Amino acid sequence: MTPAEENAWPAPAKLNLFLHIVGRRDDGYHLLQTVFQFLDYGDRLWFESAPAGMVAREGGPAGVAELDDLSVRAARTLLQVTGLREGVRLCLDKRLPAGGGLGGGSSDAATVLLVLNRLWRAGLSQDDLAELGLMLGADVPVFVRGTAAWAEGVGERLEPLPDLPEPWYAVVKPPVSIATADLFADPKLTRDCPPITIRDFLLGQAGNVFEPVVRARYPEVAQALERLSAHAPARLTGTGACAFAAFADADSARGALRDLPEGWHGFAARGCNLSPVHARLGATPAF
Ligand SMILES: C[C@@](CO)(OP(=O)(O)O)[C@H](O)COP(=O)(O)OP(=O)(O)OC[C@H]1O[C@@H](n2ccc(N)nc2=O)[C@H](O)[C@@H]1O
Ligand SMILES: Nc1ncnc2c1ncn2[C@@H]1O[C@H](COP(=O)(O)OP(=O)(O)O)[C@@H](O)[C@H]1O
Repeated sequence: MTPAEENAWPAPAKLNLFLHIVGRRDDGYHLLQTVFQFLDYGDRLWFESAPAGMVAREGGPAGVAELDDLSVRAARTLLQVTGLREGVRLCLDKRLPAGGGLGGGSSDAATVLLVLNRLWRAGLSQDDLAELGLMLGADVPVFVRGTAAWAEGVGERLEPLPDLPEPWYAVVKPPVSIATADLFADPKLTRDCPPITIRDFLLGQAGNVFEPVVRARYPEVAQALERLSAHAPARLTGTGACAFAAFADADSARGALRDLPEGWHGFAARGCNLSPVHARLGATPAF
């Protein structure tokens, strides 16, 4: 496949603007309160027709086998539930660091569900796609819905927040890999935050419960938070490893990324309440 710029489909990053744990399900999964906002930066996907039943992938995250790739699993799931005689060759330009708390894998899966539903005229509703997405990962439904949102449960109970401020963000990932499951299992994690309201969040009364645990375990992430804090209040997204801070304009966000140590990854991007993939779907009437 020779990917052309104009045919690229975005799979945007997300930030968790805050993240609390308010309880636990019977199966051990933690009940969260969080706010998701998208970034106008992320992975990119191209789709090409393939023989019926075939799902192939080019590119993709290093070390993730084709059959484990959430983009491939999303396409296979759609074929299974619809019974359609279709096939697809996916090309994935992986720009988001895997395991960074930016939801790249979940976003890839959501973009595949949304775009193939359109390309294959599968006719599934957004509710259907969000339900399928939840089976692939807790963060997939918000990417399927496409609006910044207040989330509860494990991230599947969503209330749109279409009017959040849309600042520029500086995002920094030090070269560490964080195992989400280990962090959720940490005995020092605060698991009993009193539930808050959207109003409390808007008044700034919320943080990320993983931050103290991650700071203690990963000194480089503590360093990333301190670097950004020299410019603006900094926070962790998801379970890390990325730290972010908000700025009034692109130049200020880029300024906070100067002179990052060797091996660190950083980018500046605009916060957006409408996912770029939905913006593109809305602007693309027919295939
Ligand atoms: C924390 C969040 C916040 O947006 O994002 P990331 O840091 O991954 O981006 C998500 O809730 C991540 O949800 P999800 O995508 O399901 O996480 P996974 O990596 O699959 O979870 C790995 C393991 O963490 C534990 N886990 C995960 C989510 C949850 N609500 N409770 C849990 O206890 C479970 O043991 C699970 O098996
Ligand atoms: N297309 C994909 N992109 C990234 N990670 C993927 C993908 N498919 C499967 N994964 C797996 O999902 C894990 C979580 O990745 P990702 O969603 O990018 O990060 P996070 O959950 O920290 O936001 C990775 O460690 C990787 O093993």
